[in-house]
Amino acid sequence: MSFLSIQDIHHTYFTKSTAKTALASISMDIEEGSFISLLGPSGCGKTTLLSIIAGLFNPTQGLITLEGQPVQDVNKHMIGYMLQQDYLFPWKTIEENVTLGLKIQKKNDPKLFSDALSLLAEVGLQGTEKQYPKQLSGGMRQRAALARTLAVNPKVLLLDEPFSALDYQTKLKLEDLVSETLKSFNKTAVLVTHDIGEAIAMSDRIYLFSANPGRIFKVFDMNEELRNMTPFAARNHPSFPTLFQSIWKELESLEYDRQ
Ligand SMILES: Nc1ncnc2c1ncn2[C@@H]1O[C@H](COP(=O)(O)OP(=O)(O)OP(=O)(O)O)[C@@H](O)[C@H]1O
Repeated sequence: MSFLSIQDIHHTYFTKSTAKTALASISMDIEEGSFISLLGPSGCGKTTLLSIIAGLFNPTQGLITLEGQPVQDVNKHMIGYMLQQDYLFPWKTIEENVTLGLKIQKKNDPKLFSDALSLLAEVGLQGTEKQYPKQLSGGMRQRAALARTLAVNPKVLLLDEPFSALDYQTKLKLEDLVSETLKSFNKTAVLVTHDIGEAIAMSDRIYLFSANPGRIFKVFDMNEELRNMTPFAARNHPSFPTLFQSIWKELESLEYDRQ
């Protein structure tokens, strides 16, 4: 069984009078340390799948396991979630925000606290420990959110459009930082994005979803050269535009089908 195994997931949202099938027949085998992206038209179930992987609710059918254990039974801190908004607490300092997960888990080992603070340095935020989130730029806050997510040492990171609210330059820099940080800690990541370029630049594999219900429509594996590059360098690799075009075409055909 793979590290993170998604086995035949179906999910229907029920209300009193409606039933909306958001996901059908989703299976994936995700290796430890790999970076995968979910791409697809709006409403194809990307966020639903991330929520199910996070164990936030159970799918109508199917099973997701992390190292052989159903995700609902896995310690919640094994799976970290990073969202478009940073959700830092405005009344807490950056240091307090970053170490919050450790406090919640009642982990009082000073080594864990100093590791969490060195993560802040690793994401380039040394010196901001005593500052409050509103004193930082959007990109800096997302870096603090990354440090906070990593501080509890999760095995899997779920990233739901974490760069989409940032300006282009900040986004490119943060893509490199996230990619390098996750690689250095051998973390496994699942990214939801609408940005084809970002998916190509950051991922080992891209799952393109179709909608109504959400299904895996195509799988793209990045070549080894691209996989071993930083996202910024990957965007300048000769194979990048070709890949971009082919994914764009597939995505266009899906969007067209919906009209
Ligand atoms: N709580 C809910 N109750 C009912 N239907 C829902 C609920 N959440 C999502 N849906 C529906 O399930 C489908 C998948 O939604 P989801 O948010 O997972 O898609 P998505 O691919 O993440 O979309 P987007 O790219 O727009 O963020 C959509 O048709 C949506 O309307």
